Amino acid sequence: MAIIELNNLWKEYGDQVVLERLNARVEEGEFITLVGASGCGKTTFLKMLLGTESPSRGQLLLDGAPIPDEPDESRGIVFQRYSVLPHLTALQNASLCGELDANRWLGRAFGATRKAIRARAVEMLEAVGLGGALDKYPHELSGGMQQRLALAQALIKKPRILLLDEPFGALDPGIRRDMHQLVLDLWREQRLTVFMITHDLAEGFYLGTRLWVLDKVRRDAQSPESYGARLTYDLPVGDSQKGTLQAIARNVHDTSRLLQGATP
Ligand SMILES: Nc1ncnc2c1ncn2[C@@H]1O[C@H](COP(=O)(O)OP(=O)(O)OP(=O)(O)O)[C@@H](O)[C@H]1O
Repeated sequence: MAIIELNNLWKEYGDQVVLERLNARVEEGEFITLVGASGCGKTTFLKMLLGTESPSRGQLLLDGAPIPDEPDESRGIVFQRYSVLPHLTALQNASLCGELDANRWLGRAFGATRKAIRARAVEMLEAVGLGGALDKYPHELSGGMQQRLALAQALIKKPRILLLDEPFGALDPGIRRDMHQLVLDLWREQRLTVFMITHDLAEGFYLGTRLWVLDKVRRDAQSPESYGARLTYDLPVGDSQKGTLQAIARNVHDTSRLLQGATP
C-alpha cells in the first residue's frame, strides 16, 4: 500500500483556489522534491501532510486513512528559517519534545525518563554532526548548524515522513552541499519518506528520487485566483534531459509572472 495517496485533492481559501485535482501515490522510502512558482501552494501542501491544514475537497491519505488533523510522531518538519528556541542549548532544544511529552505542565522529565530522553537527543545530535556543540545556544551556531539542529529535532521521535520546506534556502552553497549529503545519509539510514520543497530545480533533480512540479495549467490574468496549481510533472530521478529542465523552468517562470500580476 502507498504510504501517501492524493485522490483528486483540492485546497481553497475562500474564493482562492490554491491547489486543484492533485492525484499521486507515494511509496514508503521515496524522496519527493517539490518545485513551483512562489505562491503556487507548495507550503500549503506540506501543511496538509503535516496536518495543520486540511483538504477542501478530495482525499489525502496516510496508510490508506485520512491524515490526522494534528501533527503527530509519524511526521517531522523543518522550515527554511530556524525553528529552534533561542534560550535553550542544542541539547535542551533536542530534548524538549520528549520532556514535554513526559510532563505537559513542567516541560521537564525526571530520573530514568530524563536520562533516556537526553541519550536519544545526544544520539540524534551526533547523527547530524552536532556532537561537539551540545551546550551551545542557537546564537552561537552557524546557519547550517542551526538547520542541523532543526533536523535533529524533527527526527528525534523517529518519524516515517520528513517534511522539508526549503531547509537550505538561506545557506551558502558550500554549506548547502554538506547539508545535501547529510539529508541523503539520514534518508537512507532512517528509511524515511521525504517531501522537500526547493526553489532550486537543479537541487530538486539531484536530491530526489522523484520530482514534482506544481504549476497552474489554467491561467486567467484577470483572475489568477480562480485556478489552482496542479501536478504538471511527476518525474523519476535521472530524467534530467535539458529540454525537460528548460520546459519546467519556462512554465514556472510564466506562472510566477502571473502570480505577481504581470501579463504572461
Ligand atoms: N492560511 C491561509 N489563509 C489564506 N490564504 C493562504 C493561507 N495560507 C496560504 N495562503 C495562500 O495560498 C497561496 C499559496 O501559499 P503557499 O505558501 O502554499 O505558497 P508557496 O508555493 O509555498 O510559496 P513560496 O514558494 O513563496 O513559499 C498564497 O496565495 C497564500 O497567500
